Amino acid sequence: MFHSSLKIFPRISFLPKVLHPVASLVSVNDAIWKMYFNELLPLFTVDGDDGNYAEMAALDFACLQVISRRIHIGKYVAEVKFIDAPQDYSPAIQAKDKDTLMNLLTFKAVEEKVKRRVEKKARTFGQNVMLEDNADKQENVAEDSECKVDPKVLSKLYDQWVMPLTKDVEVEYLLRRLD
Ligand SMILES: O=C(O)C(=O)C[C@]1(C(=O)O)C=C[C@@H](O)C=C1
Repeated sequence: MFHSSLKIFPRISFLPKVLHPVASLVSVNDAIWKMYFNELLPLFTVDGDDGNYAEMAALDFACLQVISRRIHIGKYVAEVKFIDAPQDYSPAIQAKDKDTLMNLLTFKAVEEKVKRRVEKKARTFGQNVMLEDNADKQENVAEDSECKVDPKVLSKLYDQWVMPLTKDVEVEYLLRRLD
């Protein structure tokens, strides 16, 4: 229900335009859709029919939305990188050189940290909470088999799809950045 008198969150009437207008043309949603249904779901589902179609459709929709939002944040990341070093990016943009752009915007050490953080978060927040503590077990660290989703699957999701697609978004945005 909408409460017009409730003004906890004031409306933002002015949002600064950070991105170049071509940003609205950049989308990898088709690739995200294919990745989600063809590659990701088979990693943590089993064949069968539990009949929960409405709930599943709603959850798939929510997952697709957050994955898409995370990946398209790449437009902002690319803009920051361009503003920081236009002298590095401009020649490659003018030459439409995708490989050089990809090399310029790739930071392998950051990617390794992202993967490790995702795995740790999944292990921490995705564990099934049990009352009885196992005395031998290190405190607050769940075994992978005790987690709702295997933390390694989530790190793989970032390694193989989320970060590569984020970088595709960055490249596609940068290619049009000087239009
Ligand atoms: O942090 C950055 O510089 C990004 O471009 C984001 C990101 C990611 O998707 O997490 C993508 C590419 C980089 O190689 C590292 C990380």
